Amino acid sequence: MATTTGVNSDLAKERNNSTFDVEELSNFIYRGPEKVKRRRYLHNLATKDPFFRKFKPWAFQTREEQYEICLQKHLYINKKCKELNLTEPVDKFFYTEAAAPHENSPIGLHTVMFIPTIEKQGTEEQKKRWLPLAESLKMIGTYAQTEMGHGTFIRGLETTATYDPRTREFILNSPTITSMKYWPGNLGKTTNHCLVMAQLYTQGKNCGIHMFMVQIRDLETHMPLAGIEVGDIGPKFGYGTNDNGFLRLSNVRIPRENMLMRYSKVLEDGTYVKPPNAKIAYGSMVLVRAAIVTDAARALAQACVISIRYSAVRRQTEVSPGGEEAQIIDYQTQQYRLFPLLATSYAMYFAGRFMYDFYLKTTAEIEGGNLDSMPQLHAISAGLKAFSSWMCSAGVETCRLCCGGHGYSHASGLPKIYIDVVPGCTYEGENNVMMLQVARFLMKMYGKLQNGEALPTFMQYMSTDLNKKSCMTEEVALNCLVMAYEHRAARMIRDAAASMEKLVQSGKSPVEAWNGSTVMLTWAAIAHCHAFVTKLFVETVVKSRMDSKVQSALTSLCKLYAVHGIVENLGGFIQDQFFDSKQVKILQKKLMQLLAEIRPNAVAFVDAFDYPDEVLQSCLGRYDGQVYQALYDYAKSSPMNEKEVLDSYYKYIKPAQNGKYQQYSKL
Ligand SMILES: CCCCC/C=C\C/C=C\C/C=C\C/C=C\C/C=C\CC/C=C/C(=O)SCCNC(=O)CCNC(=O)[C@H](O)C(C)(C)COP(=O)(O)OP(=O)(O)OC[C@H]1O[C@@H](n2cnc3c(N)ncnc32)[C@H](O)[C@@H]1OP(=O)(O)O
Ligand SMILES: Cc1cc2nc3c(=O)[nH]c(=O)nc-3n(C[C@H](O)[C@H](O)[C@H](O)COP(=O)(O)OP(=O)(O)OC[C@H]3O[C@@H](n4cnc5c(N)ncnc54)[C@H](O)[C@@H]3O)c2cc1C
Repeated sequence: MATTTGVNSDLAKERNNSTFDVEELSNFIYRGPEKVKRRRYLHNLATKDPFFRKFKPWAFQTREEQYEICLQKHLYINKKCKELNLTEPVDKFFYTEAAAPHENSPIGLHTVMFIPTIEKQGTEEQKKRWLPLAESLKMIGTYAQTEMGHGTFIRGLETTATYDPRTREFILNSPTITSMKYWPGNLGKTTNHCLVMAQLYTQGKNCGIHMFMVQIRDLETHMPLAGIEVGDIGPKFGYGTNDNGFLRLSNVRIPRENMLMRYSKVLEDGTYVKPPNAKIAYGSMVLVRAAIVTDAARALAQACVISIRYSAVRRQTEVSPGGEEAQIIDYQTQQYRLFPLLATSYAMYFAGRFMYDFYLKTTAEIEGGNLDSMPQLHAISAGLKAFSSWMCSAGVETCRLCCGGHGYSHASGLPKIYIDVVPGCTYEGENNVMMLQVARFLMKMYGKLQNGEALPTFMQYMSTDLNKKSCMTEEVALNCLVMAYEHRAARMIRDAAASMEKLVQSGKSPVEAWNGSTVMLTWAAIAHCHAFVTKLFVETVVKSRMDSKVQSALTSLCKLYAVHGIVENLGGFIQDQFFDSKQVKILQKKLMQLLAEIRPNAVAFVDAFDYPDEVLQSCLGRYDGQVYQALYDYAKSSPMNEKEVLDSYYKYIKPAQNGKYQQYSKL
């Protein structure tokens, strides 16, 4: 029976029954006790600060209030980060996730893309000129690339920047309605500057897309400058806190020095100097794609915390007539939906950790003048961004469904997480498009393999013998699981390449052959990402040093991730009889065993993510499990309940009850 104070007794029992020390697992997830301590310190600073608690809850705010309240919070966060000297991105990330959870910042693009783009693409002189102004918020900027007519195909952008050597200025124009910038975050009402991606014209030639610093609003009055039309694009699926905007430029002149010229240049006479690699200008997108992996993992982890704690507390249906109602977490179907997602959240966290390290290492090389790893960084970040945002968004929605009716209420906290994570499937490169970029890389690697050239380590699995059968036995060893994923990916890569080859042989051009094979190419890219993430998870649990009980529990979770992925995508694994039917049965049986094995640790696994209640903001995911009292309090706090009888009763219901409908004819 659940008590109404203290920790819910079912939840308390779950915590007593776990096989490992939760603190040890938190230490492993966040890379050591010192880092856990630091994260808690940062969370505490935010959650205990009365400033963040003075506002009404997000779900009860109007769109305008969402923007205004979130703006205040983020300006305060900015001030506090300076006061506290929080300079590391990871520190800012933890402080912010607790201060304004899943509330997309009205100055977010300024921090995440505007400043990093100046830092990475600006000359020393430009950095000296703009960074102090940007740091002090005198300049507030965004990354204005997408247009109404083009988001994916950025070479097709229509905004023009034409160099005038007489005045040494660029003239910016939005020549058509489709060329207006549309979607950039914070553009509508907040920013006074933009980094505008535009087609560069000089000496009568188009030199492709480049970045230009454009002031759009007066620094004193904040009014749009001459030649600028700018505004908010209106309500969206979510992101109400963010003024995604539109922008039209009409003959806007900016000095030559406002083109970002670290790599490409326009000299005073209009001579164009090429960058060492044209795609170096895409670097800010790569940064955010890399960050999205951790962001998506965090969303799914929080959704799992909410849904799994609630499933331990919620009881529904007597299992035998007259008996006790079961905890819903004991239903195998509930476990089958939730535990693989729990495993996925861990897999994605480790992928995010890897991505962060790899991004830092590779960009340091690029900045040192070695561009060799740029294609790998692009392929891995594009693939992991797409794979993680797809898996995590779908996973958050399943977590919501697993909470039944209460999952549909904002009281669950789940809709807020979902609308924050799901645009990650679209922004920074629509996921299908990103997977096709991965496929392009895979086809290049396949070509190298055919030519007997060396492959990067993470692609060496492609040379696997595709006639080999699975080594899977009753033991379901981790190495056999990894081999299965790599086998499937290698075969799908070969099949996609064969499809293109066949089309070429039938007389199609290479472009037609590509377009005729994009579904197979996408399958191959997804299979490659799935193999990459699985192998990373396995290596993390096998090779890392950690407490032995944690290792044993984490190994079960890792196995569940791998086995579930195979059972759910069986077609791809048995198409070439890699597994025989006996092995399929072994895997299905193992899946059920793993669900039972993970069951006693499910709550401990989510507790280890160590998200305070103030971050989860969920009546269902509370640490103490007192969900019913919380739901009741939430309902009572609804503004709809401020009056016992609403004015609308007297205005509309009462007259209707008396058969009076005159007020409608006045309309
Ligand atoms: C890692 C840090 C983690 C830290 C964690 C801690 C703190 C984080 C702090 C904060 C962040 C927190 C969370 C983040 C979460 C949310 C983010 C918030 C807001 C997001 C706001 C959204 C902004 C946007 O959406 S901006 C607009 C984005 N737009 C796009 O992405 C457009 C997509 N389209 C493209 O990228 C390109 O058009 C294309 C599809 C790649 C094609 O390009 P194109 O030039 O036409 O290509 P081609 O001529 O066909 O050539 C292809 C050729 O080029 C190579 N290529 C392409 N891109 C790259 C690249 N980037 N690098 C290297 N090479 C590239 C490609 O491989 C191919 O090569 P080949 O010819 O040799 O085969
Ligand atoms: C919340 C949010 C915030 C954003 N913030 C910013 C921002 O700050 N700055 C900014 O510049 N932009 C921003 N964007 C825009 C975003 O980057 C683009 O919407 C995104 O890149 C997708 O481009 P698109 O809208 O043109 O989609 P489209 O390319 O029109 O996609 C529509 C469909 O066509 C398919 N498709 C398109 N091209 C291909 C292809 N070559 N092969 C196969 N299929 C294809 C896609 O898969 C998709 O299914 C934001 C968007 C959102 C939703």
